[in-house]
Amino acid sequence: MVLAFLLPRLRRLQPGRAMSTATGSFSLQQPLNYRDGGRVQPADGGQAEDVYEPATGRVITKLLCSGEKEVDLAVRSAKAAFQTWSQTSGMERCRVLLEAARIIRERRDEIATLETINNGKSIFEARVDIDISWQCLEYYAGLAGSLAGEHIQLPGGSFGYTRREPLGVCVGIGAWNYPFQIACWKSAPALACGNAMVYKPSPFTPISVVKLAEIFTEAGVPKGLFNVVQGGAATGQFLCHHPDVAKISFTGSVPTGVKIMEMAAKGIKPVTLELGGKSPLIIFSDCSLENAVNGALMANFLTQGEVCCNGTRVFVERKILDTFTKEVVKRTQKIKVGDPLQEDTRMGALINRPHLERVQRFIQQAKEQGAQVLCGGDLYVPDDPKLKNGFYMKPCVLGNCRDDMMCVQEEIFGPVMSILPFDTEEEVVERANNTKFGLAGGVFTRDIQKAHRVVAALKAGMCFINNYNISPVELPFGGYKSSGFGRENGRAAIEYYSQLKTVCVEMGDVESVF
Ligand SMILES: NC(=O)c1ccc[n+]([C@@H]2O[C@H](COP(=O)([O-])OP(=O)(O)OC[C@H]3O[C@@H](n4cnc5c(N)ncnc54)[C@H](O)[C@@H]3O)[C@@H](O)[C@H]2O)c1
Ligand SMILES: C[N+](C)(C)CCCC=O
Repeated sequence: MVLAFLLPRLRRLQPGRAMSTATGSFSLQQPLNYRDGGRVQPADGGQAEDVYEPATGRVITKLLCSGEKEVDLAVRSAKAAFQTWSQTSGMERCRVLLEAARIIRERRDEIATLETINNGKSIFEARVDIDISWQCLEYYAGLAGSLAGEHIQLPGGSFGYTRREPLGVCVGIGAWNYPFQIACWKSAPALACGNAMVYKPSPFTPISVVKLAEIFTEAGVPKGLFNVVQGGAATGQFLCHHPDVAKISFTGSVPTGVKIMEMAAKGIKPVTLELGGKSPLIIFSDCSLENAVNGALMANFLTQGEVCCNGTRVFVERKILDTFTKEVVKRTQKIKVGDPLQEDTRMGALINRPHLERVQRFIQQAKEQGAQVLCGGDLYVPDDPKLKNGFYMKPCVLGNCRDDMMCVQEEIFGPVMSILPFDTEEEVVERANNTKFGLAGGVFTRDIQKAHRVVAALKAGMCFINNYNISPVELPFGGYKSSGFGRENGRAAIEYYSQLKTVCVEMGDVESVF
């Protein structure tokens, strides 16, 4: 069962506080910036952007973009909070993060509902995202108390030791596909290591991260330690250029990642870049067909296909191409698309109209280049009149694909799977690696030696054997090549939110060379 990995986690859930907001009824007037422990209107900037409910196409609130002054106030506030937080013990940080995790768990349904309303993903998936979020906080709470350096003996009783120290004010900049989860993946390790954070979500999904800020405050995080500024590229640039910012952790597209790195270079600031992908999923003929089909659906259709690590290039050994394709198409056609707040919906609405149109253009171009639409790909208009302006499409499977097609080369970031036949292991590994990206990859086979051999040869940071797109927070996540560098989750993330100080201690006399 593909979702079985979640069950132990779901069983640990406390009963949630349900939020009764129905699709088409939510609106928000509260300020969306968060500074010094409370919601605030930005001190400057103030350019207003519409924020949508993708399920209905309604505007649910206005976003006021923060200017340079507001960004400066947020960084100053974080800098002040850093002075006290960085001096607390790991155990104290552990307790606060555990309390924040507990509150998130308690409000799981409320936060998931907000996420669904603002992002368009199904409530079923949004709840999973929130579970992964509180698990992330629990995980780094557990590590906070055990962050330690090394003791190194030197000749004559002298010795050295290392201290793992926080960096200072870290900036988090997030994408719109996992708004709450991305904020947790960044803030949990940052705060566990003793840093402060100023976070800027995508202007498309500004709402849920402010809940996270409120929860941190309620859990006992010092005022100012986690601030939220809202806005787009301009606000992000003010953050990246701010002289008191010590680190930038970015999740988003490759072109923006390049700009972030350029800005960080000017200030010699370390960066984590979690960027896009076009990952291969390799299905060998000796696989469990049922698992492979489930895996291919998991690899392509979560969050309407708007997932960075999706395995969108599905390489299928020719011997099972027809059987696999038939089954994948049958299952894809059964995916229930519609109102994301309905319990049985499994695919909601894409993030906005321009993005939906972009995905549609990829499908049109694929057809022009010779691909065959085996199912879906067309716009979907639900019967419910309140959903008629929503951004829906039917999940699409493309056959007759070639490696040189745009749909196979570029990140579509929508529910579009491309199926490509292959004949040999050597051939498929070479084709799988023939991409500028390197975020993820997967293999389905019952031959465990082949599985390890193939993932060892894949040039990708996150590889799956006989599953896809599961997210245990204990495992590091991040890319190779143009998909970025640095890691989120797992112990590895500690490296990216701390710096190492070495102390050399002389126990004898100084032997001067002069
Ligand atoms: N690797 C990962 O973990 C991961 C996770 C989620 C999404 N993604 C990638 O994100 C992309 C989709 O997200 P998106 O459309 O929000 O990406 P994007 O690059 O357009 O925007 C990401 C964030 O950067 C901000 N931004 C834009 N221009 C900026 C600038 N010049 N300076 C500073 N900040 C700026 C945006 O406002 C937003 O908050 C996809 O490519 C997807 O693969 C990667
Ligand atoms: C939780 N997932 C499905 C692994 C997605 C991680 C974030 C990428 O967009």
